[in-house]
Amino acid sequence: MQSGLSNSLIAMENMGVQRGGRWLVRDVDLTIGAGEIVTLIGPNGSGKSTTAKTAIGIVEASAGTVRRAHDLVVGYVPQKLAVDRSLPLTVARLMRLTTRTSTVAMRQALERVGIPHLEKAEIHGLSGGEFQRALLARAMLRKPNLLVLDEPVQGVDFAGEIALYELISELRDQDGCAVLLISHDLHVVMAKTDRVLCLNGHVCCEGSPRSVAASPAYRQLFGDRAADALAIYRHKHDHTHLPDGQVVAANDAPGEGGGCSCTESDFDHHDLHPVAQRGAAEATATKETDNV
Ligand SMILES: Nc1ncnc2c1ncn2[C@@H]1O[C@H](COP(=O)(O)OP(=O)(O)OP(=O)(O)O)[C@@H](O)[C@H]1O
Repeated sequence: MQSGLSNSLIAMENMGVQRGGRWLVRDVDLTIGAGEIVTLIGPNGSGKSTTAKTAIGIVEASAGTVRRAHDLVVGYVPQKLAVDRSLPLTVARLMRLTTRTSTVAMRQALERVGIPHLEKAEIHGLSGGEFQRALLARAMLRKPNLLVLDEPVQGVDFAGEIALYELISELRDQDGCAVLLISHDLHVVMAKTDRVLCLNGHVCCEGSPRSVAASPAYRQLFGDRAADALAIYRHKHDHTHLPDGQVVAANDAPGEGGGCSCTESDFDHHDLHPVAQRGAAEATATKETDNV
């Protein structure tokens, strides 16, 4: 580990990225400790991806320092994959596009993310949630000690989003890897997020999800009207899905046609927690190519 890193995997100080005479992000301090879950939030174009890519060395900092642990192994799921989903490509092939891996390891990874049955499926037929799971499995093949997930719930519905966050938490708990998560849409924050950094070209505020959501800087950035509640997800499972599709209540025999029953009480609502605005102007400038 490099000096000054202490127990951190990444330590950035006063980090800035300038392109074409414009600062994309500036004065960012960010450390990621082993096993920690850190979430970057902010509106579109606020510099979240740039910050994450600079942290792992895909983008070079123009200012400040970026230190990485010598034993850092990154599993990266970029926001945009340089893979055309309309091309004929199976999940198994996707898993091995850039990583050499045995069939056994590949199958284990698919099993871990809950899609072992999709090994031979074409990626263009996958649902948004299944595709994200395949990408997660692929990232885990590297046995990372830092998982970097740029918008991992894109194209996923609300229930799928919760399931994915649970899966990410499980993977972290099992493997002890740190997670750097990027989100522009903060209607559900992973309950296990240790720290949130709110970016808007610089770090507006930082802390626990609760303290960030309550901070004036966050409120100013996302606006009072953005939302009236941010839900920190705390799911209580009251049922189980069996492989044959049946749903059973916890401690109960198989029942008829039950469904997920997330209710308002599953969420911890806070009246000072605005939500990132959907539909903010999309960033249009060209982005650095993601190495996957
Ligand atoms: N290589 C580049 N050259 C010039 N500008 C860039 C480059 N990469 C990103 N930008 C610009 O930098 C700003 C921050 O982009 P970035 O992708 O980091 O934001 P983001 O917060 O991740 O956005 P989004 O939520 O839309 O993904 C945007 O205005 C973007 O257009």
